[in-house]
Amino acid sequence: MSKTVHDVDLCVIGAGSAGLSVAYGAAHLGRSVVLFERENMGGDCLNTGCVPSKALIKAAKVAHERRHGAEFGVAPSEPEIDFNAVKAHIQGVIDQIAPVDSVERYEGFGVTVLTEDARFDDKNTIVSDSHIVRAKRIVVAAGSRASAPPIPGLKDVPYLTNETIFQVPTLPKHLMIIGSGPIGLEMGQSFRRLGSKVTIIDIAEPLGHSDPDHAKVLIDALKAEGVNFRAPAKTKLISKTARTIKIEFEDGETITGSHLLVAAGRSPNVDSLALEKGGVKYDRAGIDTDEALRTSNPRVYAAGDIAAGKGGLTHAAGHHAGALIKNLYFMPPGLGAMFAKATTNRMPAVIYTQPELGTIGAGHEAAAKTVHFDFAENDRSIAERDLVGGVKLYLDSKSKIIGASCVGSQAGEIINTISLAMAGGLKLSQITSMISPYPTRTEVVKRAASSHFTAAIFGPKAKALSGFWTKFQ
Ligand SMILES: Cc1cc2nc3c(=O)[nH]c(=O)nc-3n(C[C@H](O)[C@H](O)[C@H](O)COP(=O)(O)OP(=O)(O)OC[C@H]3O[C@@H](n4cnc5c(N)ncnc54)[C@H](O)[C@@H]3O)c2cc1C
Ligand SMILES: NC(=O)c1ccc[n+]([C@@H]2O[C@H](COP(=O)([O-])OP(=O)(O)OC[C@H]3O[C@@H](n4cnc5c(N)ncnc54)[C@H](O)[C@@H]3O)[C@@H](O)[C@H]2O)c1
Repeated sequence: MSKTVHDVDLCVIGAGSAGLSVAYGAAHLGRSVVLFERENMGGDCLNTGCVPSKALIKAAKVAHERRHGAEFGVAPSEPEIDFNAVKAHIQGVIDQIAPVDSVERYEGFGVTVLTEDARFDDKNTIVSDSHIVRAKRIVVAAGSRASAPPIPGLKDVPYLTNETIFQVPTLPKHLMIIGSGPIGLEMGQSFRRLGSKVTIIDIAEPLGHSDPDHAKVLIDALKAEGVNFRAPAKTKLISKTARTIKIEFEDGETITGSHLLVAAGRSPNVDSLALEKGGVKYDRAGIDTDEALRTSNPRVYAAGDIAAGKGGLTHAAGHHAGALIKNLYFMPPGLGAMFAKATTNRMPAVIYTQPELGTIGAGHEAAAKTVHFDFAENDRSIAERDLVGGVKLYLDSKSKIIGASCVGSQAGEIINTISLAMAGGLKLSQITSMISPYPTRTEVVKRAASSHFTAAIFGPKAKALSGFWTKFQ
């Protein structure tokens, strides 16, 4: 069969968060763009990641709230879970967003969308079963998939990943989860709230890289809801019995469950791209890139999860796309790494459990000073009987915010405010001049910033000064 040949400005491989945004930007600048997608438009985020997981979290929250009305005078009741209806809700949410990422919409922008598996043929040519694309520039945005840790027996048992968990036929009786990262924690709490027994297993301390106080708040909250943790624990063998999956630990203990979800990190989709033919260097962590996402082939860039050490989040993929558009179309050659960097020291991340854990920038270990404020002293939190957690702002030696952590309800929204402050390079004093509507949970940011000045404002010098001036009034 003869192949259709395309000569274009830009070829993008992968229509996930990164690839779609790059294709959108280039097409809107009038460039000729071919976009390859071999599975689902929207990639991981829309189909098997952020969107279905957040829809599941909402269903689980509704169930949880039914059980916990008593303190508000609302009679609690045990909810009846129609798991098929929960899945229909999740699919309905995906379906509602899908047109935004669809082939039709992108073709409407002038993008040529080819729904085939793409690979390099040479340094500036991408091929698929029925197309040959010669492109001036190529962006590889082929994403990642759940990695399978090298646990003896794992490959011989049926296990779920983020690609299959949202279609599991019945509500798991006992869901065992390997990995206590964002996926393990979000899924663990959700399935527990929907009625599954849940055990989360991790080789390391859960949230070991987070602020220890905030990590404890989140893990304790999940434990209080009945989520079991086996962590840190070394798994010796996983095997299948007639109806269950059995996990044996190095310490001799054993657990059995009806289902196993593997959420132990991601592997970049580098295997089928023939990257060697494209002169693109990569390893198990993904494609090597410089700060402007340029690979070892100067015509080729990588974005999103496949860019080693730079991806992992939808908004990181979006940030990459923005930097790439700037670099490819608005920069003199070679200056991108200086003026269109895709790396940043203020990337936020949120785990959407309840309480949420939001972080941005540097962690607690890098702080010269930390200021904090707890929800226990926030009137809105008191009114809603939702007191756990608080915010910490990490400061450098000049009292500049270098990072933050917030744990509690709406931590993700609160981190947005800190993200804006960091993007604008705001000083702590400028944050204190923000007028925060009362009563809101975000007030904790202003209160934490204000606490930095408490000693100065109400200290002996301030008292003496105010005493002096009042003599003249
Ligand atoms: C359960 C879960 C929940 C998540 N929740 C959040 C969240 O709440 N917030 C957040 O920021 N991030 C979240 N993430 C992470 C987020 O989904 C990813 O970081 C993001 O989707 C990565 O986008 P991407 O474009 O790099 O890759 P992908 O979305 O994986 O897109 C890559 C696309 O390339 C296609 N492709 C691959 N190889 C080829 C080829 N050879 N030819 C043609 N097409 C190809 C794939 O089919 C895929 O559609 C979550 C992830 C998971 C798994
Ligand atoms: N809310 C969000 O933003 C969100 C939600 C879900 C996923 N994501 C993203 O998706 C990606 C994947 O998330 P994830 O939770 O799978 O990965 P992760 O890498 O964050 O966590 C994986 C966990 O698995 C553990 N692990 C690794 N090997 C193990 C083994 N052999 N036995 C037991 N435990 C083992 C690790 O110690 C780690 O705690 C991340 O990039 C994450 O940022 C983001």
